[in-house]
Amino acid sequence: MNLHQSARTPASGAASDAEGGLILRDVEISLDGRSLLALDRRVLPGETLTVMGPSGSGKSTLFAFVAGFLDPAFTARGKVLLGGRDVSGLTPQERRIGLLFQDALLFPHMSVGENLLFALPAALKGRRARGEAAERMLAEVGLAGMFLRDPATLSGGQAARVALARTLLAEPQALLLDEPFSRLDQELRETTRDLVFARIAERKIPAILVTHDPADAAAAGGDVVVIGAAGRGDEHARQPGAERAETPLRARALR
Ligand SMILES: Nc1ncnc2c1ncn2[C@@H]1O[C@H](COP(=O)(O)OP(=O)(O)OP(=O)(O)O)[C@@H](O)[C@H]1O
Repeated sequence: MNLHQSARTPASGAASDAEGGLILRDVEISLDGRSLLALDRRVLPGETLTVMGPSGSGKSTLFAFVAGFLDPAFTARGKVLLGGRDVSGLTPQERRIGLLFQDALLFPHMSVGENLLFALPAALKGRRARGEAAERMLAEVGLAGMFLRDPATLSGGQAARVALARTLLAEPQALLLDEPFSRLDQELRETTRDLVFARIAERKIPAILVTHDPADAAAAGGDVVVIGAAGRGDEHARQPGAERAETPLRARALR
């Protein structure tokens, strides 16, 4: 785990945009004329960037910006690039970014399998092919044979796995993980997060994790940025001219 106090520390790798991943380029989000957060990072395919910060520092706001549903109360500048493409002007649906939350948010009136079928891309045709894809994904998250289960009968860890399966079935271009393990007890937490990060690496999905738990950040294995901290990072980002001063470094990292 590499802990960077500055949210402006460039991401790893001197790759070109075309090499993909998730790029937050020169992002700055303000509220009531004050800078809330500034971030300039690349997350490579299969990597997870961890974002930490106190309550109110803007973690949910950052996710809303990346996913494309930022509240108009905020002003934002900067770009979101996915797989080499600028998606800043696209709707949340067009961006195809998956989200995982604390709560699994499964539809209670559907079976586990129906919850998964609902998420499958419409392009996959045929009842049988869709059913098989859902079954395969259930096996991949360690829940083989649970297609017909009522979500109400699942343990917290099982529900979290179904939520992961549902998110992966939609073939997301990136994943945003908002404290997805925080409701799980210690043992389940460890196995569930290992499973999540293994699938992310295997499928080469760039991901951002928001967590308060340093153990989650360590398990994610990627860089860590701290936003809204009283230390150098946020203060540095707010200084006039700080962005210009960082441009050559950033240019090296992102181009
Ligand atoms: N729709 C909104 N309109 C105005 N201000 C908002 C809105 N949503 C959030 N805020 C404010 O923006 C700031 C950042 O909020 P945000 O929810 O992103 O923080 P957070 O880091 O996710 O907090 P937590 O860890 O408590 O979830 C806070 O000061 C919050 O009060």
